[in-house]
Amino acid sequence: MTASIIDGKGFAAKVRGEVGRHVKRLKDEHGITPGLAVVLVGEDPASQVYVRSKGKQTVEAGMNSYEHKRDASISQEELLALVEQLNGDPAVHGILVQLPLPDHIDEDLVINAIDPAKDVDGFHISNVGLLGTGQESMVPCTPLGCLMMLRDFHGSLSGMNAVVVGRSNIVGKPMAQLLLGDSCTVTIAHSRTKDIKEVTRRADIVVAAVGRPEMVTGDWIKPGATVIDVGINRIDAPEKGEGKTRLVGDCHFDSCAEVAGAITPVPGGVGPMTIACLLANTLTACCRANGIAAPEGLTA
Ligand SMILES: NC(=O)C1=CN([C@@H]2O[C@H](COP(=O)(O)OP(=O)(O)OC[C@H]3O[C@@H](n4cnc5c(N)ncnc54)[C@H](OP(=O)(O)O)[C@@H]3O)[C@@H](O)[C@H]2O)C=CC1
Ligand SMILES: Nc1nc(=O)c2c([nH]1)NC[C@@H]1CN(c3ccc(C(=O)N[C@@H](CCC(=O)O)C(=O)O)cc3)C=[N+]21
Repeated sequence: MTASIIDGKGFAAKVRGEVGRHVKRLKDEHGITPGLAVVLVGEDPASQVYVRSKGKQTVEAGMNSYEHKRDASISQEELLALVEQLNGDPAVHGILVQLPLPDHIDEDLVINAIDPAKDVDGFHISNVGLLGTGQESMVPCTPLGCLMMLRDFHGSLSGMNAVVVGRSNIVGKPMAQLLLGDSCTVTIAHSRTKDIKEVTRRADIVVAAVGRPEMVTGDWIKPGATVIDVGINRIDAPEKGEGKTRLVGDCHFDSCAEVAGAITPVPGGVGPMTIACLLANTLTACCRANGIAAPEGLTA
């Protein structure tokens, strides 16, 4: 079998187009422009690339983008003060603090200082609790993007066996909640899982969010299953020349694609959907803040 390729890049462009149309309507009918503030602490080059592409796509969708770059030596108090300032700024509807933060800063403290209504990452404990109890919340962008692609490909996910590999707060756990919400039978696997291959081989849907380049190989996959590869790993690519690198996922693409029914590529899969969902969440937050019905289909 050769898998269908799920085109996250193309899907993300459609989502961004839809967000853009709603943003225009907000401006024309209500005189409101959604605003997204991104806080980047330190000089991590990969993070800077994400922040740049987020900023560019935010503006292309017709929203305001506010970038706050701070030195890695910023104190926790200064960072909390910046979050407070953004919480109080009526032009800012969404706040994203890029993770990870430097070691001297308590990440949980900073995330939980964000106004939950502006928490477009969906990482605040209030949003985590709301999602876990099936109430309206801000839904984390990466798992939301994965869910949108799965729903688009399968229609209903009801009754499917889903295995999420990885249990982080930002990807694995919220992904499992969303799949449960769509009535999948969900298993979460992690570094202590025994016979992990036997576990994933029972899955109709495998979501890999591990951070280990090409760990999941074709022999982990049931024939015909759908594979969602969240991993973003930069590895050396001497075949492209000295010092060159390339991006790979947590799944070994070629061997998985031989067995799977469908698979997301890296790049061009989950990554672009994450940014599209960030814009969708900013639009949703802006609508809710202004008592306007948020567009359907752009959230879980
Ligand atoms: N496309 C996108 O938009 C995004 C991509 N990412 C990418 O997704 C990947 C995961 O990110 P994130 O969730 O933040 O990572 P974390 O490092 O926070 O979590 C990784 C998880 O994988 C598990 N794990 C590690 N090694 C193994 C193993 N050998 N077997 C089974 N499970 C293992 C860990 O288990 P344990 O808990 O037991 O340690 C942990 O639960 C990364 O490649 C990251 O770059 C992340 C965010 C967004
Ligand atoms: N508070 C917070 N929220 C996040 O959502 C968050 C974060 N911190 N820290 C870092 C991770 C990582 N992440 C990515 C988003 C998009 C791509 C993406 O668009 N990738 C492109 C390729 C980009 C390239 O070529 O470098 C793709 O996969 O096609 C990747 C990774 C969001 N994260």
